[in-house]
Amino acid sequence: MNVEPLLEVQNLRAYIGTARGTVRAVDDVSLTLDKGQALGIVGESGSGKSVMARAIMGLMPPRSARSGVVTFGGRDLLALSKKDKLEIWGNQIAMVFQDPGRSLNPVVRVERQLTEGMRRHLGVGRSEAHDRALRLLQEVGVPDPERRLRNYPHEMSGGMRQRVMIAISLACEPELLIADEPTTALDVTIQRQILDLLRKVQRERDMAMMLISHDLAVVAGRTDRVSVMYSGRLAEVGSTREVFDEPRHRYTHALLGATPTIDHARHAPLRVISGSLPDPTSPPTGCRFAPRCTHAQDDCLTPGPELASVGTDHSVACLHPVTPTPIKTLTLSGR
Ligand SMILES: Nc1ncnc2c1ncn2[C@@H]1O[C@H](COP(=O)(O)OP(=O)(O)OP(=O)(O)O)[C@@H](O)[C@H]1O
Repeated sequence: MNVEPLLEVQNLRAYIGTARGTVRAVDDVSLTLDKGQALGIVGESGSGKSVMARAIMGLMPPRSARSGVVTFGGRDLLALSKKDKLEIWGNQIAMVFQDPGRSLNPVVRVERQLTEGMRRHLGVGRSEAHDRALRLLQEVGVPDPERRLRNYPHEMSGGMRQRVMIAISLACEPELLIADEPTTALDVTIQRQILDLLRKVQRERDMAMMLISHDLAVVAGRTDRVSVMYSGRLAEVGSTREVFDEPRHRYTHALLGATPTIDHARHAPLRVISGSLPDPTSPPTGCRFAPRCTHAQDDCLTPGPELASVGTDHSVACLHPVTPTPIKTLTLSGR
């Protein structure tokens, strides 16, 4: 049976006007996300992950343009009225950002921040909202939830604030949660707890999740599928296990080779791939990774390449992909 995806992105482009020219932050990206599925989006800093997530939500910076088709539950997200957008944001689609300190309102108690959305979108009364808020804090592992409801954000640790942010994002029972580098601002032990929590609630609620990270180890074991992004384009897409076990794109292969396993220093900078992303205002016409690729050939400089299937659920945009031999097994329990 062919089930329609929950989220379908077709030929999405998001260009941003800057003093140094037009930044082609997202340049023809297509992807799908099914109901209840977790999709990882990985790639180096600057590859376009955040702009893509925001473009999907219709949150574009000033002097920017967006094209393509984004449908969510069959509705065209890019053509929604402001009223319909507000109905979907935070309700059917929720986002968790990097820095919970900046996403929470510092002068409003946790209870109000948790209950505002559900009272507005779900129409629940004050006492029902209070009970739901308590249950949500329990679900995300906040101890002594009664007391925490009365707290202001500054009275909690960073990890606790991010748990509260996740509770807020779940309050309206979204069908899709977009988590953009949700743990970067936290220390390593807390990072792991929060990432595991996200995967747990995603599974228990049968909710779709887009987990964005520059770190492959973050999405390993916590997502069903992964899209590897490079310079505004998708380099490789497939089931997380297959992409990690048998990376076919030279970029994914290099990234995996550069990813420290759990036994290595977790904050070692990933500087193993020499070179840097191309200038986003004038990327190469051919494969954008070609200038850094050790296997680039003349045809890599011709326009393209497009994603092509190399397995049941595995596609790669590379004219000279890696011959499949597993290079290493990343700890699939993640960090
Ligand atoms: N508001 C903006 N104005 C101008 N350029 C921007 C803006 N936001 C992003 N960019 C540019 O768009 C490109 C993609 O940025 P984006 O933030 O999506 O990358 P990313 O993969 O999410 O990286 P990071 O993990 O560092 O956020 C980069 O070249 C970035 O400099």
